[in-house]
Formats: sequence, structure tokens, C-alpha cells
Amino acid sequence: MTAPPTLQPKFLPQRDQLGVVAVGFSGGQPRPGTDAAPMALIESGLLDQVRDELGYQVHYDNKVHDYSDVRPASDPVYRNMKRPATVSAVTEALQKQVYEHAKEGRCVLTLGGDHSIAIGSIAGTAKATRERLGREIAVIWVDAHADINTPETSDSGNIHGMPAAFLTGLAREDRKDVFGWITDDMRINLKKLVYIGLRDVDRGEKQILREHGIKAFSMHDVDRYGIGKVVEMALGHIGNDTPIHLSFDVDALDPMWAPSTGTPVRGGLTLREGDFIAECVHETGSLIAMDMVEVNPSLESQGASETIRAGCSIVRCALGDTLL
Ligand SMILES: NC(=[NH2+])NCCC[C@H](N)C(=O)O
Ligand SMILES: [Mn+2]
Ligand SMILES: [Mn+2]
Repeated sequence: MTAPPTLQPKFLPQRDQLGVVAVGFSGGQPRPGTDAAPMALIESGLLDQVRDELGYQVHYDNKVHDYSDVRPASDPVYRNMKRPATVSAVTEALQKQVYEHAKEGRCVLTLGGDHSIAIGSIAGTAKATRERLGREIAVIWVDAHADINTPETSDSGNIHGMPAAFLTGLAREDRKDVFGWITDDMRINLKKLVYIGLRDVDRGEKQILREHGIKAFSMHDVDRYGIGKVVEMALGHIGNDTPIHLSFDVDALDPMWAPSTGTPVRGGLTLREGDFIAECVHETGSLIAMDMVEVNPSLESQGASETIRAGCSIVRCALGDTLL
């Protein structure tokens, strides 16, 4: 029998309430399969554990949303972006769902889906937190990639490589059906964005990170300082009185632990290092939302269950699971 975990005291009036949004969407990148991840994570028992072992009241509508009702019939490449109107419509709908949970003071868990969905989840928490607390959120982005390409710097045109650019306002677009719905109250401050785990950053992205002084801890930093010090520095950067949205791309983990993902990069975090980041974020008491993205159960038949287990483990740690 484990002691009950401390549940988010600082910014959430409803401390043990968890809103869950399952997003079956893979249109931010070319490989099918990530749309099946939320079901796989849930079927492996994630929400039952969060309810029964961690003591949350889970608000989940029992649906994996593919938002087929809002998707456009045709969606040509625009400004180098692939499926721009589809990703825009899906993330706009997700933004509204996450916002509804967050404004009730619930912690919000978004299960993706590819990382483009963070446009919706983070926009939703940023807006709700401004309204509820008059505060900007910080985002801890754990990933092998920076996902901060603008449509112009992206080589691939895949929008899952661009969410941080749209969320910070580095990328903007007037067309309402192509992210023009993102208003200032949904955006995040470049100074409150911090990366951990980077090791595959495009040339244009490196320039963006440097030019704007964005705080980033690469795998080099993890090797040099150790994960303990890196997390301490990352949390120090955002300050200890800031609501945190944790956006966790499973490809931050080494493919040894999470092979079933669309853009694996060797030389990543161990599962324990990933769990540790999540545990430390929980300990701050400032976690208000989390994304788990880029799990793709169809890519590696043997590795799929490992990757799902890793994703579940990280979510549980962020929500307060402890080793003892
Ligand atoms: N969420 C991810 N796995 N992103 C990978 C992005 C890869 C590359 N930087 C791109 O822009 O296409
Ligand atoms: Mn990634
Ligand atoms: Mn990513």
C-alpha cells in the first residue's frame, strides 16, 4: 500500500480532478498509426491506474476524437504545410475541449496523436490559465526534436515539426482556417518555454533557438550534468511559481525504450530519466496539464507494447506515482 501522492496543490482548486482528452490524429506527419495510440494507452489500463491507484476523479467522455466532423474535404499544401486546414480544424476543436476542462480547474491530460496536437492542448491551457489565474503558463517540452520550425524553415512540411512556432507566435497566419484562430491569449512566452532531450534539431530551428535565447537542454547537457541537475536548471529557468504544461514526445526516450514512434533518434533518454523528469514536475505542485504524444503502436510489432508501457509510466509519474 503506497501513501497517497500529493496532488497538485498550487494552481488547481480541484486538486484531484483530471480531465482526459483522447485525440486519434496522425495528420501532422505522414505515417498512420499514432491515431491508435490513445486507445492503446487506455486499454493498457492507464486511466484505471490513475483512478484506482493515484486517486484522481477522471473526467473522460469515453471517446477517441478524430474530429472527422470538422475536417475539410480537400486540403492542399499551403505555405509549405501539409494538411494545414485539417490540422488547424482538429487543433482548434481540441483547444476548446482542453479549455473547458482547464477552466474548471482540472488538470488536463491529452493523449495523442502526433505532436501537432500540442497546438490545441497548449492553446487551451494557456487561455484558461490566463482567465482563471491571470497568469502565463510555462511549457516543458521533452523531445528529441524542437518542433519549432516555421512553415518556411521546415524541410518536411509536416506540422508536427511546427507546433512550438505557432504557439509562441514565431509562425503566424491570418487565414482563420489555417491557425488564424490562435489569439494572443492562447500563446506562450518564448522565455517560459524550455526543452529537455534535444538531439535532432534542424538548422533553421537552431537559428531560432539561438536568436530568441530559448532555454534548451540537449542530450549533451544530460550527459554532462546528469538528469538531476538538468531538471533543476530547467525548473529554475521557469521559476517556482509558474503553472506548468508538460508536453512529452515519447521519442525523447531512446528507441531502446520507445521504438514505436514515427521519428526515432538514437542516443536518447532512458525510461528512468523520462520518468524522473515527470516525477520532478509533479513534485513542483505546479503541473496543470500534460500531453503524451507520438506513440505509434503500428510501427514496430515487437516494440509497440514497450512503447505503450513507457508512455503510461511517464504519465503516471507526472500525476504523482512514486517508487516507494
Ligand atoms: N514531433 C516530432 N516527432 N517531430 C519531428 C520533426 C522532425 C523535423 N524536424 C521536421 O520538421 O519535420
Ligand atoms: Mn520528437
Ligand atoms: Mn515532438
